[in-house]
Amino acid sequence: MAEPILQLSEIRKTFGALKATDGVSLDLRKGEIHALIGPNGAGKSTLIHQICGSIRPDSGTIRFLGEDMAGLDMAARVRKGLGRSFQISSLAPEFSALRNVMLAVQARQGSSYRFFRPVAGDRSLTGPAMAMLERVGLEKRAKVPAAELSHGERRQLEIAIALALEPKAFLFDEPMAGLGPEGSKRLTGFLDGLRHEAPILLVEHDMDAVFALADRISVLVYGRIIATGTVAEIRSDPEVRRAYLGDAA
Ligand SMILES: Nc1ncnc2c1ncn2[C@@H]1O[C@H](COP(=O)(O)OP(=O)(O)OP(=O)(O)O)[C@@H](O)[C@H]1O
Repeated sequence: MAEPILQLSEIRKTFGALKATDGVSLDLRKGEIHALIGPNGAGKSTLIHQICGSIRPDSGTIRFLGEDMAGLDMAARVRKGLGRSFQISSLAPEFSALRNVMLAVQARQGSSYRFFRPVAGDRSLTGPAMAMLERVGLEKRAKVPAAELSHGERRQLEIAIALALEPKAFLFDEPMAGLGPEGSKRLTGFLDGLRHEAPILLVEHDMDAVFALADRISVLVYGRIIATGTVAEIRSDPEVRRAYLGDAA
């Protein structure tokens, strides 16, 4: 089998006496959505932070496209192709939706030689940025400042920014949070197609979305993965039902 795009081996992180991630091993393969589920406080966000480089593991290895990520900071990992969209917004609120995406396109293109050119009028940036807004269905809101967008629209914008960086894998931490049924349905459809562009590690509490999308699911409880499998395997696993899914299965 081809080497996984992303491979975590025995990742550990403690906060004082608390083992937030306690020997987590998992992989993300080409073309798949791998969902990471588990109760509140299980360590899901801590794990995502360790992959993207904002938290350093105490031990264990993270390999992305065959390369050990240990020495790389967050920005370097983004440049390597690790794309992400987070619970906590990273938008520039006073800038328009379009300009937020243009900044990401500029970062992708490598901005040093265009340092003195004003970003607002640069067609090599507006074209690709508009294309990203169209993909997420936000083109009609291109000129609206990010601060004035609805919660759902801001989530769409964050995904457009992640796309603009042309990642080789996506890390999504609760993208459905606060979207409502209609928004979740739309985003589910969008992520469904996205997996063919780059595989997705998806942390999500919305089980309808997880069951609709996941090729594989890993269940994290108290920092440990208690099961990895297909949707059917996970839904029928007695330990998973006891620890997390209960009636949702
Ligand atoms: N910086 C920190 N310092 C101390 N404890 C922390 C820190 N970050 C997380 N924790 C603790 O680590 C544990 C795992 O938290 P984490 O946010 O990773 O869980 P989670 O599975 O993402 O939860 P949720 O589903 O509620 O987002 C929790 O007990 C949390 O309180």
